[in-house]
Amino acid sequence: MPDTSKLRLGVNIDHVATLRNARGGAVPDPVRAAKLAEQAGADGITAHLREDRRHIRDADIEALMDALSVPLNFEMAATEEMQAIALRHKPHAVCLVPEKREERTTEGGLNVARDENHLAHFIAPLRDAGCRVSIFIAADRAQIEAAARTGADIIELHTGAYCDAHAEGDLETRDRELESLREMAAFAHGLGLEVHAGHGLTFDTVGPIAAMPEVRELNIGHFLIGEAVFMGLEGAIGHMRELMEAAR
Ligand SMILES: CC(=O)[C@@H](O)[C@H](O)COP(=O)(O)O
Ligand SMILES: NCC(=O)COP(=O)(O)O
Repeated sequence: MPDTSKLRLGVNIDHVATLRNARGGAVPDPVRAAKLAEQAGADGITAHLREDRRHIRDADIEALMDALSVPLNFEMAATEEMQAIALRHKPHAVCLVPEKREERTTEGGLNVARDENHLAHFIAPLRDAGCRVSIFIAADRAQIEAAARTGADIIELHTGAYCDAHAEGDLETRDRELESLREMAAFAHGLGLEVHAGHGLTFDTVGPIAAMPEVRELNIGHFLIGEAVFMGLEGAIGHMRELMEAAR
């Protein structure tokens, strides 16, 4: 049986940086947001250093590594440039995500089945450096089997399609997506992978994902940063935690 005792919340602070970059200055500061999130009960901080640096920048990663008391989950593309940055900072966790320069946000999961050999070689030095390695992945059996073979410790299931269907009121698709997330969480757990989930989660969509016993961590960003405008970051994180715990 999976250990359901604790569901961790990783707060993604990327979109504090989006807001900062809109004016090109230093505020709002994503590191300040990360420290506040820590105080509000975040178990970890997630930051995605995109290749185009559209939100988080190299200096933010450096500052987060210095400032944080909770683990940093460093999201990055599987490129040599990013690997060198990760090996320099040695964050607690590295999450490998697909990236397209022209996309608005991360579309789908990494194609692990296609790039299995490359990823296995890519992951090995990160694990040797002491990082836990995670792969951001669609709820797809073949992709999860390939992820297990690469030596990754964790998969993070992409919840975007489920959340989009909910937002569009397409309940049939939403329920189908939820069912495959449920099945694939159990399947991945059975292969010995730790299971995380995230992308697009909101107060309305978090419950059924938090209720999955195999899921150990949720990473939530865009909605929490947006909601902070109305209820403060501490309020938004506090309420998200309440919903997660209630669903558990
Ligand atoms: C991988 C992931 O889901 C998050 O990093 C999310 O993508 C936030 O960043 P973007 O909005 O730039 O995609
Ligand atoms: N990996 C998912 C993540 O970090 C947060 O995604 P979102 O809540 O900003 O969509």
